[in-house]
Amino acid sequence: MIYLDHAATTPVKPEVLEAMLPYFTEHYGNPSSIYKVAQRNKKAIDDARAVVAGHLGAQPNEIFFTSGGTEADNWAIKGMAEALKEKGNHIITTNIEHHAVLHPCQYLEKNGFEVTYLEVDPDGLVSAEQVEAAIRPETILITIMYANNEIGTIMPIAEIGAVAKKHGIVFHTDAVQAVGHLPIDVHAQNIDLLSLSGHKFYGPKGTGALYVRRGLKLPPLLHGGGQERNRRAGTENVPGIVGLAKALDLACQDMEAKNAKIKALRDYLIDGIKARIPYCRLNGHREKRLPNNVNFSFEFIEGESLLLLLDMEGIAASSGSACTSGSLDPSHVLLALGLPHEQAHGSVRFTLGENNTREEMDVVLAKLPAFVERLRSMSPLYEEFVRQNS
Ligand SMILES: Cc1ncc(COP(=O)(O)O)c(C=O)c1O
Ligand code: FES
Repeated sequence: MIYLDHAATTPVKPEVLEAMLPYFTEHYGNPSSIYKVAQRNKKAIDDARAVVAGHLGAQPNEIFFTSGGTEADNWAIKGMAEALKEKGNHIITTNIEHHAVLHPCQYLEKNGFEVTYLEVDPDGLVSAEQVEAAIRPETILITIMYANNEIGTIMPIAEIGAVAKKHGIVFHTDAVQAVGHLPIDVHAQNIDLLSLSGHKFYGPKGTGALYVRRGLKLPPLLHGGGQERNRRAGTENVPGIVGLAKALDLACQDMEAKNAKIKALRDYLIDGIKARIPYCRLNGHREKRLPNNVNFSFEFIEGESLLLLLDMEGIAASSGSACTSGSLDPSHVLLALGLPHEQAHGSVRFTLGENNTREEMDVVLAKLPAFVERLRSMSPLYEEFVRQNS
């Protein structure tokens, strides 16, 4: 199999699994218990907290472990709305956020809040000026993703953070696609809250964390026991937390060199597709882009059909459109770029990982043009287009 869907999830690295295993078996004690064997697990969690904090430029007591990116996003957004509802009811976000941000915002709209969904430009960017222009006296929260999961566009986070700081507004970023892949410094970038997810950087699924700047009063999302200093109830997922920290540590080692390698493969694939396949469009910003993201719209075809053909050859990729996600609309992200419905439907995303090779890119480049050609030959739209242009 050629796995090109690392934005969906990544395999757990062997070293990560190895670090986790003892916490399923020998070290099974509940970290809240007072005997020694359990206290060892409390220490493992605190060590993991320090590791995660270190890689974000945060303090350990600013890190709270969660069940993943979705919980971290929900907690940050609903929690700040609850905490600041006396102060105001307006939230600023973008129209290309992950549903883990959009749906909490829509939920809040049903409960008396107002949300501005900033429109991105054709590359998927919002500017700090756009954010500033949307600020109202009653704005309490800005939540803007660090990097987009479908098209890979990286937002100007430090500039947006500076605007938020200037106006004294809390700034949350969904950094699920960025942590472990891009260098992050929450202080330099004026980030107040940041969501991350373990399974996007070779850690276990169902693990994540929320960074909460010290002094910020964020009420709990989950009520119950006193874990995570009374902020996130529930017996800690000790193996998961240990695995997340180990994975982040590994991901941040030689990040620049690994990114240079992945970027070279990415650009090889992008240039190769452009050279071989007519009527295609690269979605997302050409430079301000995650090192591993390739997203193309191929006119006159359905992304899903292409995915099926690729799958038959053992190539795993994904599309932003909807058949895969069970709804009928194409990707809200691609539509937000201004793509017509047909082009949004004809999109395929390849997201590379540390173990992909140039040979694998060559396999994709060898198969893809014929697949696109085959699907186009069955398309009445393409037939019509060719007739009109010949
Ligand atoms: C940008 C973004 N936010 C949030 C999430 C949700 O993270 P998790 O799968 O850990 O709940 C994802 C993962 O699909 C994502 O890509
Ligand atoms: S037919 Fe596939 S998303 Fe519409």
